[in-house]
Amino acid sequence: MAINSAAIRWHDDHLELLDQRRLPAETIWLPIHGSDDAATAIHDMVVRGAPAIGITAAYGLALEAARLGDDASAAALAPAIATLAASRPTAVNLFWALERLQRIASDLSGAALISALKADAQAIHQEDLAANQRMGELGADLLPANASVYTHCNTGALATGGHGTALGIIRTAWSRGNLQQVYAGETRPWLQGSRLTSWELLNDGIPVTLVADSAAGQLMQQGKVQAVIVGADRITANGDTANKIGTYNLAVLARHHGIPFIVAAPLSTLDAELPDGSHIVIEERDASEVRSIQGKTLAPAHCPVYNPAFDVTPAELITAIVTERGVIRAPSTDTLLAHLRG
Ligand SMILES: CSC[C@H]1O[C@H](OP(=O)(O)O)[C@H](O)[C@@H]1O
Repeated sequence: MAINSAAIRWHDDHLELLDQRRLPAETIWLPIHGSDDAATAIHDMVVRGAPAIGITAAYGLALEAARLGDDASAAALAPAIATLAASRPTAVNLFWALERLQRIASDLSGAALISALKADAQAIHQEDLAANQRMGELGADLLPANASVYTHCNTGALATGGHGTALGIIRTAWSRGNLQQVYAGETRPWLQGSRLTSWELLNDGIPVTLVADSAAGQLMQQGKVQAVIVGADRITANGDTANKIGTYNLAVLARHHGIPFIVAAPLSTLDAELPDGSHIVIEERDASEVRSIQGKTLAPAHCPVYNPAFDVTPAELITAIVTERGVIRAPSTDTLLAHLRG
C-alpha cells in the first residue's frame, strides 16, 4: 500500500524522500532502498524533523529486511539498526521507532519479518498524522482569540507524518478562524523557518511574516505576539525539552514578557528514561553550516565555529506541553509521568 505525505512517499518496495536541503527553490525526490540510504538521508538532513526521522528510520529498516529476503532476522538486522541509530543523536523518535520494530523482529524471520516491519513502519507513519491532527485540536484550544503566534524552525508536514506539531496547532487554529498571523523565525543556521515554514504556510494561504531570529524579542516587547509555539526533539521525564537551537532564547523572552510558551510533540518524543535535560546528547553539526549559506562562504574560511543543532529549555519555562493524549500544564516529573500512565 502506498502512503504519501509532504516529505515522505512509501511505495512498498522503496521510499522516496523530498530533499529538504533544496526547498523551496527545487522539488527533488530521492529514492531510498535500504537502511544505509535512509541513515545517510537522515544524517545529511534530506529528511529532518523528529517524527519524520523516526518514520524514515522505520521504513529504512523494513527495506533492509526486504533486501535480506529469507536471511532477514533480528540478528541480521543488527548492523542496520546500529547504522540508523548513529545517524543523528538528539531526536528520540529515531530510537523509539527502531526499538518498536526491534520488538517485532525478535521472534520473526524471512517473509514474515519483512511483512511485519513494512506494516509497522506504515502504522508509525499513519499514527503520527493522526497524533498531529489531535494535537492540533488540543493546542488550538489553548490559544487566545485571534492570536498572533511566533514559531521557530519547521514543525510542519515536512517534519512529520503530516499536518505538523506546532504548525499543526497553527493550521487547526487557522481553520477555526482563530489566528491573526504567524511570525516565523528564520532559524539560523539551517534556515528551516525561512526555507520550509514560510513555504508551508504560504502554500496553505496562512498569513506568515518571516523575521530574523534576532527580531523575536522586539516583537514580544511591542505586544505583537500572544503565544510562542514550538516543537520538540526529546522531552525528558521532568519536562525539560530539547528543540532547535534558539528555542531556549525564545522561552526566556516569552517568560520575561508574560507570553505563553507552548511545546507540541507526540508521545513518541517523550523520553521517560532520562530524568532531566542535562542527559540529552546535543548534536553538533559541521562548521560550514554557520560559515556559509547554501555553499557560499561568508565568514572567514577558517574561523572557529560552535554549531549545536539543539538546546534544552527547562520545564519551568514551559507553559504547556501538548501531546495527542492531552495537555500537560506546568510540566514536571509528576505531571509527565502521570500523563504517560494515561
Ligand atoms: C516536529 S519536530 C521538528 C523539530 O525538528 C527540528 O530539528 P531538525 O530540523 O534539525 O531535524 C526542530 O528541532 C523542530 O522543532
